[in-house]
Formats: sequence, structure tokens, C-alpha cells
Amino acid sequence: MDTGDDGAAVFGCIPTPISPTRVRSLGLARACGARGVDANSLRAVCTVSRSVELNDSRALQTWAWRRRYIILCGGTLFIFRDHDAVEPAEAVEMVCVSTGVAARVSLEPSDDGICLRIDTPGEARTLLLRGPGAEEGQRWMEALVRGGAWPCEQYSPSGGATGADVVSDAMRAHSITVDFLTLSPLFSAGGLGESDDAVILLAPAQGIEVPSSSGLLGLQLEVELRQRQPPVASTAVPPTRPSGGMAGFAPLAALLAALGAVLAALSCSADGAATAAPGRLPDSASVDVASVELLLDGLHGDVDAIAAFVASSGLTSSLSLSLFALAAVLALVAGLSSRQLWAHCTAEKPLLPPEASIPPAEKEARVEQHEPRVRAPPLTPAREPAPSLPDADAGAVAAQEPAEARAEALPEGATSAESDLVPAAAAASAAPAPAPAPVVAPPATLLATGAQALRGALAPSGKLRDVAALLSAIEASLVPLLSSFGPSMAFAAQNDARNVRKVRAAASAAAAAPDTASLQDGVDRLLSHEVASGCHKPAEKSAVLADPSAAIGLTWLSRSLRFICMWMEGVCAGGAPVDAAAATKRYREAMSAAYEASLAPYHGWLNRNIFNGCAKHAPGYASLIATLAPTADEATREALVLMDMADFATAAAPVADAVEAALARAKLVDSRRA
Ligand SMILES: CCCCCCCCCCCCC/C=C/[C@@H](O)[C@H](CO[C@@H]1O[C@H](CO)[C@@H](O)[C@H](O)[C@H]1O)NC(=O)CCCCCCCCCCCCCCCCC
Repeated sequence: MDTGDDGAAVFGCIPTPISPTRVRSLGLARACGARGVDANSLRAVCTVSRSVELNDSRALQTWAWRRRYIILCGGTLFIFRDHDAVEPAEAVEMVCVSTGVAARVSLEPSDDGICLRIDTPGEARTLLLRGPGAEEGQRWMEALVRGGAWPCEQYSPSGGATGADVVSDAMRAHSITVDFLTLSPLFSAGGLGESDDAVILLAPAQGIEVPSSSGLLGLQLEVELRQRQPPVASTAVPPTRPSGGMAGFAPLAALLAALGAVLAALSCSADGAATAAPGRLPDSASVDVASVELLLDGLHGDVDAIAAFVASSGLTSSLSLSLFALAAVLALVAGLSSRQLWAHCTAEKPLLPPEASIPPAEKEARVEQHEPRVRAPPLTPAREPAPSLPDADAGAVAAQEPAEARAEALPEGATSAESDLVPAAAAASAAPAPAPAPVVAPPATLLATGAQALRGALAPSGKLRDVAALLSAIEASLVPLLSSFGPSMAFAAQNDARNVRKVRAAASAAAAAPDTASLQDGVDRLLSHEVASGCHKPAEKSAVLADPSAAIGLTWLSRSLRFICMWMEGVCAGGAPVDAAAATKRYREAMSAAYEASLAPYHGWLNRNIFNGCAKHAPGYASLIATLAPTADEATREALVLMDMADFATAAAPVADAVEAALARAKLVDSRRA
């Protein structure tokens, strides 16, 4: 293996036989689920360097490249200090579970070639991995993107930056904060066994002690994660688990229960009974161990547990998510360290394979729904910062709703706010909703598909067809569009999906009632049924809507649609932007204008900060174009997307108009902030 001037290993096959310690790392890699890794396929590692604290006493010149072993498993970079490390010194997530923000990766010029730049979630930190050749670098990029990172365009702060500029910019722009370890989504869909993306990189360690700035927290909460399903009989060595028993739960459980009660109480007192979810709001007594287990499983990245917790908490979505976000921080404070993450990562079997908890029918739907995974787009020049909205609060905690939150298949005994509907509806809403229509990404853009679906919601007269057609149109347009942006948009996608479920559940409830309003009836009839039921307080200007209900679901779906429609109209106005800077400016301004017009009047502090937090880390214009037309030809992609964007907006506006008009006719316009 050739080495650089400071002995830094550079990428390339290792011609020399692998030393025993490397075989050990091979074992680690295999334990991590990497397949097809053998002695000859090991790659020399690039090196990991760190941007130094801005106020760090060391001057630039003392800053050096350091060498580490890096193993990428799924969405987690495990960084080892040397050959013999049994556990990683650090675990860096490509997607922060508690905020949903994804790391950003790009290939940059470096002081001796190119390097991989990773801006960890929340921009807390920049890692530069030196040395990959272009091909290796692209491979790394793709593996990191498959792990949930966002591919970004090359970072060129001053145009034509040199490697040294990139390095010094990385240092100036990003200092290491106490970036506590986020919990690894080790049990995300597919589990570790499929992490054939593991990229194994080894380098002779130099033994340089790197001050641990990863904020490994001292507190050790002995936590034992128990499988909720009966253990699968297996000859495999049981996964190594941190010691401790359920007793370790006690303080955390009590704290979470208290948090749940406080948040629930705050929600009721702040907004009066109106926003109190008709479902049971758990108090400290009723946040039982099962919920805490779900929560803790979720904190270990089991998105299904997160979903089940959110759905079963009985809290409203933003409350349960903020409780979850708080719990995530608590769990981190409790010190679930990379050691514990690694123990999970190398466990023979994921503690809680998500598949075990998904009914087969839904699993198929998911596979269909997720087959057209958007591949990492090729790199394009000129990286732009993501647009930010006014008074963006970078510190906003955006509790990340999992990409596949499920309310239908709730764990037994759990309740969902929806199950407080009329019994017939409860059965309808608790029973697995029909699997969403499989989304097949169109050859051109998701926007074209979405526009076509939205047109299906309207009769030739321009009026809304029945409720079923409206819901199908939204499920085939909004949800896949938002889902195509990966984890950072999952929360928004689930927000819309949940509202579709609310409307569907209400329509099913109505069908059980004598006046036969149902999915096959128009929106007016469904809203009239709800007004007659007395669940809302109709008013000309500020009605108070029951939640869950068809009216509240339709209200927020129309707002979501309106926001996207206005944003697209703003981006398309004036034709193709003259250059990347103009495109970014227009993209940012249009988002801000659309938000202020369509959502800001109805967002309280929490939602505004969730929105700003997500928007701040959203992909830039170029990434957006690439994501919306992943298979289109590079030369025509932007024009195609802008054309389809205009088409989508043209199709979406009358749908939003029709829903808003129906709510106005029923005197169910709710202008309160959520
Ligand atoms: C390229 C992508 C860039 C995206 C940048 C914007 C990021 C937005 C992220 C969304 C954050 C969601 C914030 C808040 C969500 C909800 O809390 C809020 C209120 O929820 C409602 O609460 C009620 C009371 O509790 C409850 O009863 C109801 O059920 C519940 O829904 N919901 C909303 O504010 C609704 C709108 C959500 C935001 C949708 C924005 C989606 C932006 C992505 C657009 C990507 C599509 C391409 C656009 C291209 C344009 C050039």
C-alpha cells in the first residue's frame, strides 16, 4: 500500500498480505454485516481529520490529518482508533434520529488530491476524509447516501477553491461542538444483515490520541432492550448486550412518564380543551412500561417502535414527537455510548428486526412503495446553502417522524387518538388500512405523476369528486413527493399521511351512521355529517375543530398542498433561472413567501421551529432538481422539472381551492395556531 508524505494511507488495493490484526478488523466488518469483504478487497483507508475548535489554541499548521479505521454500516460511520480496537471511538450517524436531519456529503479538493467532506447532522461538525480517488470517492458517496446522507455539490466557497481553502474553510465555518452521539438507526428497515454497503477502510494507525470531542457522555444507564416478540430460536450466539436489567428503566420511565403528563397537560392548558385530542391523554400512571419499551426501542433506531410509540401515546402528533425528541436527548444524557451502539451493530441479529413487527401485507406494500429508491444524483457544480426562513432557529429540535409511521397495526393494548372515533370507525381505523397504492416513480418526474393524480380528484366541472378520489389523489401526489426527499422530509410526509388517515377514518365512521355519508360521498356531505354530530364548533371565521376529524385532516392537507403549490409557482415564475445563484435566491425567496402565506399564520412556536429546522437543512435547488428527476438527462433535467413543477402547481391549486371552499361552506375554517 502506498502512503502519502505523512504516512497517510491513501486509497488503493493493498498488495501486501493482510496482517492478523487486519483479519480481526475483517471479522468486525463481517460482524457488521459487510458482505463480499475479503483480505484482498480491503481498501487502504483515507484518513480522518477534524476541523478544530475555532477557539482552539492550536494554530492551523498544527492541525494534522489523523488516521483511523472507518467502517460504514448502513447509516453509521464507526471510527476506530487502531487495528485492535474492539469498539469504535465514535459513531457518526448519517441521519440524526432525534431531528431527522441528514448529514451532507460531497467530494472536495483537498491539500493533496480530493477528500470526502461530511457535514454531520445539524452542521455540528465537519469530517474530511482524505485520499479517495475519484472512483473510490464516488463509491463512498453512494454508500453514505444509501446510509441516509444527502449528496451535496462541491463546496467551493470562493469559486475554484484550492484544497487548502477547503480545509481552512471547513475549520473556520465549522467548529466541533459537543456533538453527542445520536442513536444509531441500527434497526432501520432492512436491518444490518443487508448492509452490503459497508465500506471497509483500514489504515495503519499512528496512535495519535485524538481529543474525544464526540461528547461520549459519562452517565451509564444500564439498559437492557428486550425483544417484544418471543425470542426466535436460533443457534446464533446471542447478541452481546449491555448488562443491566429492567431496573435500569425505572428512572427513565418515571421521567418520561412525567414528561408525557406535563406535555399533555401543557397542550390542554395552552389551547384549552379544543386541541385536547379526544383520545386518552396518558398521564404518568398510564405511560406504562410497554410505551417506555417502545420509546426506548425507538431510541435505538427502531423506526417502527417510534411510530408505534407516537401512535400509541394518545398524544397529538407534535406533542408525542416532542416528547420523543426530549426522550431522545434524555437517553443520550443517560449516555448510550458508541460502545453500546457498536454492541448492537455487531450483534448477530438486530435486537428488534423491524420486519418482525410488520404484517406481511404491509411489508409488501412498503417494498412496492419503496422500490423506486431515488439514487444518489451525479455531482453537479456549485453547492448552495439550503434556503432558510425568517428567524430560522438552527437549534430547533425537529422531532423526526419515522418514514413509515404506522397507526394501523398498533401494538396490542395501545390506543391511538383515532380509536376514539365512533366504534365502527375505530374498527376501520385500527384495522390495517388498505396498503397504499404502490408508488412507481415515473420515468420523468414525480411531479408529473402527482399532477395527473391531483387532476383525478376533480370532476370536469372543477368540483371535487368524492372523498375517496381526493384521498387517493393526495396519497399519489403529496406523500410520494415528500417521501422522495428522504428522512429530512419524512416528518412532513407522515404528517400528510396521517391527515389522510384521519379523513378516511372519519368517512368510515360516517358510513356507520344513518345518514350514510361515506368515502363515496362528496366532501360537503362528510363535513355536514360531522357538523351534525356536534363534534366541531362551527364559526364564520374561527371554528374550533375536533381532532381527529375529517375537517381537521382536510384543513391541514389543504394547507400542505397550498404551501407546495405556492412554492412551486414562485420557483417557476420568470422561467429558468439564469444561473445557480439566481436559482437559489428564487428558491429561497419562494419558500419563504409560500410559508408566510400558507402555513405561518397557523403555526405556533413549536411548528415554526420544526419547519425552520427542517427547511434550514433541506436540500438546495440543484439537489431538489436532481431528486425530482433522478433519471432524466442532465442537460434537460432542470427545464423538465420546472415544466412539471408548473404543471403540478396548476393541478394542485384548484384542489386546495375546492377543499378550502368546502370547509368555508360548512363554517369549519379553523384559524387557530397549532
Ligand atoms: C426540497 C424540500 C425542501 C423542504 C423545505 C421545507 C421543509 C418543511 C418540513 C416540514 C416540517 C413540518 C412542520 C410542521 C408539521 C405539522 O406539525 C403541522 C401541523 O400538523 C397538524 O397539527 C394539527 C394539530 O395538532 C393536527 O390535527 C394535524 O393532523 C396535523 O397535520 N403541519 C403543517 O404545517 C402542514 C404542512 C407541513 C409542511 C409541508 C411542507 C413540505 C415541503 C416539502 C416540499 C417538497 C416538494 C417539492 C417542492 C419544490 C418546490 C420548489
